[in-house]
Amino acid sequence: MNRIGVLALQGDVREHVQMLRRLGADPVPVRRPEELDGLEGLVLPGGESTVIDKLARTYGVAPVLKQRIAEGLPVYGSCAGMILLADTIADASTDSAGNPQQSFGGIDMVVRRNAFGRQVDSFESDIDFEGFTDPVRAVFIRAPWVETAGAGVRVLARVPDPEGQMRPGVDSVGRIVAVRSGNLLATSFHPEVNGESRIHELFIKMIRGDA
Ligand SMILES: NC(=O)CC[C@H](N)C(=O)O
Repeated sequence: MNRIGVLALQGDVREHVQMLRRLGADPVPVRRPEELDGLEGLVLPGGESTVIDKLARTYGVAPVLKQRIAEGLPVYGSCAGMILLADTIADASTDSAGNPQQSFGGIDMVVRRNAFGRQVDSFESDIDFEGFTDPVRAVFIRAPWVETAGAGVRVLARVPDPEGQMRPGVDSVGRIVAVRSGNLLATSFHPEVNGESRIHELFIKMIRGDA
């Protein structure tokens, strides 16, 4: 059984725990830096990236996690988790003291928070996902998108641009909503909320070195 942490500072921790358990892994909630010891992988849940960032720094998890990511720990982030894995956050929010939110980083990409705008705040869509035969039913909740991805980042899924404003040659096939970079996997959407198990399965395969 793979021992996989779920960062349990804020967000939809329970849904990820249930999904991992259903797939035969051994999920453990992580709140403190020492709880990162002995993990084979870690999930960063959906939620509010500003809050998770703040709590991770307050609890001292952030620096240790950054180090583990650099050492190659497999990490999967959904939605807020994707934001936390981005090297750069576009439109990063600032706290009352004017300090911008931070990410753990690891994936060479720029992620824009709440990118789909007010009209399409939350939506579901059937999307093609690299390597899967059938489309994924993807649930987006105030979701980010990947604005730019570095050369080493594999794009796994896109959705049509909601505004239809596509830059020729750049977004002609839509906005990036799933990526993989080495041992790091990120989706703008939440497979944990609608029983879409293939993303977590892929993550477990990555941990086992089978994908
Ligand atoms: N569903 C989510 O995880 C939303 C992410 C949230 N908009 C953020 O910026 O963190």
